[in-house]
Amino acid sequence: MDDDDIPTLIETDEVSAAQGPEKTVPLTIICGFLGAGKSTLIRRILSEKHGYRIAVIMNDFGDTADIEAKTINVSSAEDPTDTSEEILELANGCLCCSIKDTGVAAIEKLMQRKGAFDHILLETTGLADPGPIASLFWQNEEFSAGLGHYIHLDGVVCMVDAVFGRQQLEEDHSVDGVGESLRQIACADVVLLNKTDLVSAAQAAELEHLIAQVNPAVVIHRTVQGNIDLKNIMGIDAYSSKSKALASDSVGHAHHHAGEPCDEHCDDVGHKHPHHYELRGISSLQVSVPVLSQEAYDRLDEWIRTLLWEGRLPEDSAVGPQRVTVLRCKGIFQTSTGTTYVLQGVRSLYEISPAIDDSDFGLESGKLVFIGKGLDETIRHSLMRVLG
Ligand SMILES: Nc1nc2c(ncn2[C@@H]2O[C@H](COP(=O)(O)OP(=O)(O)OP(=O)(O)O)[C@@H](O)[C@H]2O)c(=O)[nH]1
Repeated sequence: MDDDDIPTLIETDEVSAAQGPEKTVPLTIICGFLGAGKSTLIRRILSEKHGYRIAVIMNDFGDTADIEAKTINVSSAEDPTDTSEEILELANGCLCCSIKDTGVAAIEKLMQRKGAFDHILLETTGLADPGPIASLFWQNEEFSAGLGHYIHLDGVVCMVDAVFGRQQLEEDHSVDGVGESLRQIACADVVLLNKTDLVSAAQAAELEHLIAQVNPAVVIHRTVQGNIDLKNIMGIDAYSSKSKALASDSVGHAHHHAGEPCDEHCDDVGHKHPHHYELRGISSLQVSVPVLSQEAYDRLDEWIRTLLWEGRLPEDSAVGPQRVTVLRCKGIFQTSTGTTYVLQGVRSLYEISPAIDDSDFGLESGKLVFIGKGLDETIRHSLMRVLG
């Protein structure tokens, strides 16, 4: 085409179709025990030079008042007297936003500055259960029709106090006998075992073991003063259909102890052993999955649906009491057609979708993990029957 030729105009829809879907901003939920070091981690992120433009949404600015802010905006352009949302723009390019309302409202506000950041960290209070918060940003109609066009849930990171973590897990039982600290671990994709400068290596290993018993799918990193390479907590894609995130160690007893051997409780070098461990009713169920026929796939889908939606097994009476509560599930398996599927679930929400990248997946690697309440041996046997 000559420079003088009139270019053919194309519809904007065609332009965006040609450019592919708009890239969504990843959102990571940071939860953690009271005093575990969440603010310390966030203060680092907001003040260090790391090259990422991160928007951090936190409960209040109290602890970050000492961070040098380039500008302090009262962010409501329409009503300058409205101070209900504040956004701090920090020297290292990050944004810091306080939550006075719900996380969703704060994020909608932030999205007006789209382009100014490339990752969102949402800090919850020490007493928050991250499950309901995660489900706000994943697989629900309201989210898909609105914010889901702009952001996607990347993962849940839980900070655990290496000194008091065990005590907190064992003592805290604020909601129906199951403490928030247990729910936080059950729902986490990554645990930062912080304050490891204050405990011995053996004590840290013991707590890691306890955490991995509650949640065998979690990846654990030891930290001091929240010092962690950000690639371990951002861009982890824990809710995606990428098989890479599930096929490897990340499902099944994955704990990273910086080159140190596993502790004396763990007698399986390959880290493939099924655990059945229960802490105040919360336990995990982990099974290997063979290549599934179409019938077995359909049975499995029905089994998961009945378990997650109705809290019972398909063979139970439909009117009985709910016997199971699933807080988180993940899995990967293959069907006889050669398709690799990924299961992702938070509470009653779940999806089974074809893996985006199944090149790393081996036939030996099929597995399912459920974390929740009431996952006893009868549930395991029922699942084994379904899998054939
Ligand atoms: N020794 C030691 N102290 C730490 C470490 N990380 C944080 N602290 C201290 O622990 C205390 C609590 O840390 P915060 O970062 O305020 O914890 P938090 O999780 O934000 O606390 P809440 O918001 O109350 O839940 C502070 O005095 C920190 O300086 C660590 O790795 N080692």
